[in-house]
Amino acid sequence: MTTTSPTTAASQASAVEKAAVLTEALPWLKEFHGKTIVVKYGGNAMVDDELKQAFASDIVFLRHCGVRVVVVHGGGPQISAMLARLGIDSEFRGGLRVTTPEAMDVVGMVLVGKVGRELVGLLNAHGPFAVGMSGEDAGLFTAERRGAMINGESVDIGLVGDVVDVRPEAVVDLIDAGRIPVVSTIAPDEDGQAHNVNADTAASALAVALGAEKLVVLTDVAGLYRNWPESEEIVTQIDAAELAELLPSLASGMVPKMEACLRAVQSGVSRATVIDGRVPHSLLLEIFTDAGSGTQVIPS
Ligand SMILES: Nc1ncnc2c1ncn2[C@@H]1O[C@H](COP(=O)(O)OP(=O)(O)O)[C@@H](O)[C@H]1O
Ligand SMILES: CC(=O)N[C@@H](CCC(=O)OP(=O)(O)O)C(=O)O
Repeated sequence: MTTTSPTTAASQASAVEKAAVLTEALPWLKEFHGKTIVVKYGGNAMVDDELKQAFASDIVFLRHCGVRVVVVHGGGPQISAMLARLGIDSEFRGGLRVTTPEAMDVVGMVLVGKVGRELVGLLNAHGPFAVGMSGEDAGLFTAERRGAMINGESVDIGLVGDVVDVRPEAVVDLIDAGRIPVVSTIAPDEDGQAHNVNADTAASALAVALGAEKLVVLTDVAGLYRNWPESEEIVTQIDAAELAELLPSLASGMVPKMEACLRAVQSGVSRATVIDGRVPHSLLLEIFTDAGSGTQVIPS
């Protein structure tokens, strides 16, 4: 059976536009094919089912383009909601959750048992790619208890850890097998005590250990605002030295996030970018178009 459709100037123009988008992707496909990209998906960017599905399809798209992609997820708002349901108090200091042993149980249940599983399910709707793991699996992360910096002083915030050692072999094995590792950021210390690790911090440590080309952080703002919350001005690019200077003046969630980007580029990752996860397919736009978005951190 033969089918026909009228060729109009409008349909031709639209075809040219589509082809331009595809050809624009070519240099980026060449650049990132075979390279590792760590994508941190913040709990605040998991706004609704449609956005989460768009995120999952972007990750699978990257994988089919030959990118060695790893997902590290957060879940701060989801943890807060569960703690509230259970009547457990929770507060943040210096952008980090004060984590009692009771809260730690909930953090583990929500990150590993709920948010991680949901992402694995969304990715696996596209094929048998995603494998969930936490910092406790195959010795991936070792944590050391850390405090929060408040007015220049370190304050104890309970079972909160910094990643001091990464054994990325299990993640590498999965990527080599064509899988997509989905990492929840619970990490044991040397005695096996589980710690709550901020997901930006963990993503950065993993990106460094994997020798990743790029760290992309999806959050719920358009990037780093220069004078938060007074101005609408986004910092589009900043180098490590400038960022180190700016860091002490930053507030709340941006502190661990920008600290993580800084550590990544200071330790060999070429670029760390904070983008708006509320924009559908912002990840694809960031990686495969010239436009770029959000805030890009580069080495000094
Ligand atoms: N300078 C800044 N620029 C942008 N956002 C900022 C800034 N300072 C603080 N923030 C806050 O940081 C939040 C992002 O961090 P966080 O809530 O931890 O997100 P995520 O769940 O994505 O990790 C923003 O929603 C905003 O409220
Ligand atoms: C120590 C600490 O603050 N841990 C975070 C871990 C989750 C996280 O980082 O989630 P987002 O990326 O969504 O912020 C927390 O308990 O909320």
